Amino acid sequence: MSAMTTSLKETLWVTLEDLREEEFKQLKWLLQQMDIIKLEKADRQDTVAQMVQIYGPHRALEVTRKVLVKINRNDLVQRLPNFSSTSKGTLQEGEIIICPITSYQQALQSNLQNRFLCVQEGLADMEEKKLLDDIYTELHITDGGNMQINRQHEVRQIETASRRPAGAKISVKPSDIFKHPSGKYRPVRTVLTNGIAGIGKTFLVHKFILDWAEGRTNHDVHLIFPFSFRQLNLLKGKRVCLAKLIHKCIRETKDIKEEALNYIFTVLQMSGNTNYDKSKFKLLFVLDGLDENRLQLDFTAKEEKTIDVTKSTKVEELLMNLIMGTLLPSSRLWITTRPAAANQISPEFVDMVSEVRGFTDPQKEEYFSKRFSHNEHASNIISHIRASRSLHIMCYIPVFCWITATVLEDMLRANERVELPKTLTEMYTEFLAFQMRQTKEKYGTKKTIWYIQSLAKLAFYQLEKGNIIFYEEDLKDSGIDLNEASVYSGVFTQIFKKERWRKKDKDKGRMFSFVHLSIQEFLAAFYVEASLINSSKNVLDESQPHSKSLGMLFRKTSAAEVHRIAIDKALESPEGHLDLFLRFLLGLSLQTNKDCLADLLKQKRASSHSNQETIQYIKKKIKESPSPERSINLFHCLNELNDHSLEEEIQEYLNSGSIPRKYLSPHEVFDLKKYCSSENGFLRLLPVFQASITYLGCALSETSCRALASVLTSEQSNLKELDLSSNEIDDLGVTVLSFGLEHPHCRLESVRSLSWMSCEALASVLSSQSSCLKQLDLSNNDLQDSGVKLLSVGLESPQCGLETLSLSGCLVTEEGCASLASALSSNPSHLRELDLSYNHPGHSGVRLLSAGLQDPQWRLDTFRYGNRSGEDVDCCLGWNDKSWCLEVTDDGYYIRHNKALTDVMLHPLDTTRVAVYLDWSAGTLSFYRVSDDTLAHLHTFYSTFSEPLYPGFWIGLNCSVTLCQVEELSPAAD
Ligand SMILES: Nc1ncnc2c1ncn2[C@@H]1O[C@H](COP(=O)(O)OP(=O)(O)OP(=O)(O)O)[C@@H](O)[C@H]1O
Repeated sequence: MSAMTTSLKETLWVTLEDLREEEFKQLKWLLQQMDIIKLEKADRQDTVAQMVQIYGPHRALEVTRKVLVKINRNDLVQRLPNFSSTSKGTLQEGEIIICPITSYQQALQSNLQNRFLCVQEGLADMEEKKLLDDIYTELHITDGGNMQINRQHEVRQIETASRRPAGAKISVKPSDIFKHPSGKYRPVRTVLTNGIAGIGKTFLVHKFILDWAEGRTNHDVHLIFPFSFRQLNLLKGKRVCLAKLIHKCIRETKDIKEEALNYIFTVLQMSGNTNYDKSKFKLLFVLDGLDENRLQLDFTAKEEKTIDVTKSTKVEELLMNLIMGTLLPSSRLWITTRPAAANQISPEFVDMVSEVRGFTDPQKEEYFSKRFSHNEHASNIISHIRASRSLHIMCYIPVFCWITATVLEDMLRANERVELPKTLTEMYTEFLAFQMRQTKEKYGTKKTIWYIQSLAKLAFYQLEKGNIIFYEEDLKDSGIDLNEASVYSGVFTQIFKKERWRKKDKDKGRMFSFVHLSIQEFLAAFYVEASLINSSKNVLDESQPHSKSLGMLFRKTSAAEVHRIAIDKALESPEGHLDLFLRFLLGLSLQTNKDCLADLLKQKRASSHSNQETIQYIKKKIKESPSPERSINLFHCLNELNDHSLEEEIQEYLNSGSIPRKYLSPHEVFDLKKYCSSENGFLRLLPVFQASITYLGCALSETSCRALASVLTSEQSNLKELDLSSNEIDDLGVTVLSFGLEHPHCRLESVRSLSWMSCEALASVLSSQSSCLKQLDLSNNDLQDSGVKLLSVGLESPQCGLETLSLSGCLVTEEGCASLASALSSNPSHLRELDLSYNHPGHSGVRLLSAGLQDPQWRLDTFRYGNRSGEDVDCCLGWNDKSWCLEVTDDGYYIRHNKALTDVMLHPLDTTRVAVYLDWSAGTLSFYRVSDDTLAHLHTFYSTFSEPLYPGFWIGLNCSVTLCQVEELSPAAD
């Protein structure tokens, strides 16, 4: 502490010593009104210390002067030194000038606006920068998402995610990321946003900040501090105070002096307030990319150490205290992460979890429409993507949309009639070829080839080690000249990016990564293929140490052998980390793809023989029945190899069913239940279905769905009706089945209950050109409004010819009705009958749709709503003010009364046992979770009951309920 500060403190102390007790109390009271200082128990020394800590010496003096005037002790004011007269207006040591928080807010907003206004996609040139608002497409974000470790391959996760029902979770608007999904007020401090690589988390954060900086949303927030773990990693082990850390990582805060930040933090820290909404200064800390964290954050250390926010502290400790809420408990925290890393933070420090789920189908199309000013290009690309299932699925990932857009735009520009890539490998190959063309223009062919080969080497060896972020030494190992790294990142921005960091930290270790894991996997596969073709080397074998005989050493490696090793390795990986790599490797063995990369691969005559060996090997592996995920990937591999023989074989196998076709008349309605009880039986009998299938009460595996889809797609198929109500079909099954439904050979006219998971897939079926679907019955599924919204996308498609839609008992409210009404007004000529009975359309919903009956443009002539007696009554449990309901689902407990839904925020255990206690006269109804004979309180309703209360059960599809004998249970310790 400076001598000046010390002497000023003494002066203040001596001055306060002259106050009478009553006066001193008044002074403390006045100080507390000015700022949130806890002074109740403070003596005169403490008071001075606190004032100097918060205000700095000079302002503390000014504040004392003001307060003394207020308590009529002008005599003491005279004794105080007058700095402004001595300093002649210049700032003295230790002096700070604290401006109103709004002026800091404005400065930060302006700087952050400059930073996030533009995004640099594609080539590094400045002119390529686009406005974030111009390219940003809304993402599908939901509440919830699980906090458990997910080691599945990221791309496989998105394939699953894309098929997950959107209706199961509540959509979250980006600006509402801190609002509780129930719509009710709950203080929220920390939000964790999950999402796989490239799904748009960072983009979302940038958009959120830009919207705030431009004053569009979240006006209450005073200051936002956007950190990324990439930057924080470089300060590993360093000691700094929080304000310094902010200045180091976020240069846009330069206009807020360290002292001012310290003042803000101290005021907050000393206030003891933990509620953001009541905070004097509303701060938001963003920590983007937890998955990239290399700092040691150990939350298990139990002892709590309070840290002084103005003192130098280890970066790790600052972060941990911020996350745990011991530092600045009233500020907000937004952490983003890929799912695999989410578990680094214990759920106890997280108030809400949300999940970025990429683009929905309409959002995908919006992305491409925004991206291409040329309308025709946009619609060409959209219809191309719709036609290819795997491209369509992958486009849920924004980064993949971007790759697709880059490739297809280039191809369409070059030749409008060109054949567009259909498989993943074709798309990525074109992407690499596009990169090469761009680079060759600047650096010539030789250098470009060298760059790509080095990057591919790096990609392969790092993938083998499971690394997605690399350091300088990793680059050196792959022969990449560090001085040229900027060239790589400049030229290969799209493939390879140098992480953003301040110039003055240039000497510190830089980090690199590929813009998306799939690009690393593609380049890794390319490296294996290039090593084989150009140097007859099997790099996959290098990692397996075994002694080779001399003969083996000189034997030429065959492609089939390389493929076999890759297939085995991929099958051995329990989490499927090499699945996509394998798909690319096999795809790259096709001559068409090799031709596309002619500059990089020596040209040899195609050997169809070697691929035949690989195909046989894959089929053999499929027959050995690996896990469903592995089998599906092997199917994808066959697709990459352009081999469809297995599908044909399956068809033949099915055609040899035990009941010959001739025994069934083509119009027979086939109730499978009568003929077979097992799934195997179902599979054997499938080919004989000629007119209609009714199959009740059984879980259909993905294999059955695949087989069923093959029947639907067969040219001879005459199947007109499919009734799968009461069948449990997993999301993969639904996808496979919808593929069949979209096929041009499919003649199905009526489908019943494809399960609630399929809205998105069904919408795609309804909008497919070949669909003959006239009747769709989805009654008694938990579609909810979000499902209906998805379905409405199909209904409004000009291709849709649906005549009857039954959505009875699907939990549809006004919102769902509005989507239906809007879809039907844009395409009113097909639907004749709509059943919305046993829903909650409300008066506005009923009015909207009934209006269609009168409208001459609409074909609708029958509209059912209300319950059987025709009344529109909210009769479901919890949907009215006469019932109080606990909903037990796989992902949690929810309370519903009078429609309002509240998340209990208690994670479900394996047990689904609950206890219900009613005290009718006291007006309480309590629910408890029961596990190991202990009770955990879930919720208590308080009401005045005027009528008897009866238990009621709402039982989901394929669920059951058992009433247990009441035992003596003890409440859980917590
Ligand atoms: N909402 C969006 N609108 C338009 N493009 C987007 C959007 N979100 C993402 N993208 C595209 O996808 C790319 C990757 O997105 P982003 O970096 O936000 O992903 P991420 O989830 O943070 O991935 P990672 O976990 O790998 O860091 C962006 O550079 C951009 O091209």
